[in-house]
Amino acid sequence: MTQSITEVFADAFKTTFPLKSSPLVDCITNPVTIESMANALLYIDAKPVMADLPEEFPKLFTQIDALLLNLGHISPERKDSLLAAGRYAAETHKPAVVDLVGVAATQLRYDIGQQLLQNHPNVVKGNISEMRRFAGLKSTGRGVDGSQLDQSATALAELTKALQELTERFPNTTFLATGETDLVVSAKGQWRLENGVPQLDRFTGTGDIVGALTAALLSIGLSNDEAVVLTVSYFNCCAEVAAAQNTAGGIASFREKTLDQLSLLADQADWVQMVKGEAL
Ligand SMILES: Nc1ncnc2c1ncn2[C@@H]1O[C@H](COP(=O)(O)OP(=O)(O)OP(=O)(O)O)[C@@H](O)[C@H]1O
Ligand SMILES: Cc1ncsc1CCO
Ligand SMILES: [Mg+2]
Repeated sequence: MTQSITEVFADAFKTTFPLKSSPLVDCITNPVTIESMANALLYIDAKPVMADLPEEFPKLFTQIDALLLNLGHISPERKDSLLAAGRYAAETHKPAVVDLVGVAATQLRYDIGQQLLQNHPNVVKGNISEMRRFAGLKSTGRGVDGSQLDQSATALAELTKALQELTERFPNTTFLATGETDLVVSAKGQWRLENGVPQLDRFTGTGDIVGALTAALLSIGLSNDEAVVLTVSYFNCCAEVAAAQNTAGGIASFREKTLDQLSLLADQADWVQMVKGEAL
């Protein structure tokens, strides 16, 4: 008998949302979705700061509660900034999330991702295609998007095994691969999450937001696995409510309704009933 995700993480599901404190998250991220990310943090009652100049880190890191490193738009300056912040987070014991945006597309991003992994961040995430590439498997991802071909049952089983092998070398890191099914793999176990709607693949920044919200949850006492499972489940349930409401609207309306739910769904205690997922 497999255990449902809400049974495995029962305490976290009961107590996390709405947040009781306002964790401050520094996001070093891409200019495409930076505004959506900052607002998404505010909608769940966290606080964003988008600061990426290494000279600021000594003072900044005394204030922040967590760090998000997103590889979405690399420039020479941002590359230095991501690498410096990753090291700084390890030195100052700040929880950190690495989002491997575009890792399936170029060797340069793959190399930066691997360098950031050496700091043993709490969470390394990407879409299914990015995570396949990162785990050394064949990937059909293009640009920053995941590919349907990488979502088959066989491909997911192969990815689970490859990520499990990575946790042997990186036992303090939880790996998240997002898509129609989301895979969570850590040294403690493997889980599959099944919420969400296909429209989530049709506006940009959904994965970026999941990364930032995960960083916020890491800093309020949740374990790596709890933070990942709670964030993906909550975000995807918000999208399910938005899709049900958006009978006549287009994707822009769906986007707005999804973001709106970030500040609303937490007050409905029964959102947890919507959660689908299980231990593997
Ligand atoms: N077809 C789908 N069905 C259900 N949920 C989905 C689907 N596609 C994506 N999601 C959900 O949307 C969120 C983002 O996942 P996705 O894999 O699209 O990230 P991404 O490619 O990194 O996004 P972006 O690059 O736009 O930030 C996750 O919570 C995931 O579960
Ligand atoms: C479209 C796009 N290009 C670089 S980052 C980004 C946003 C999704 O991560
Ligand atoms: Mg992404």
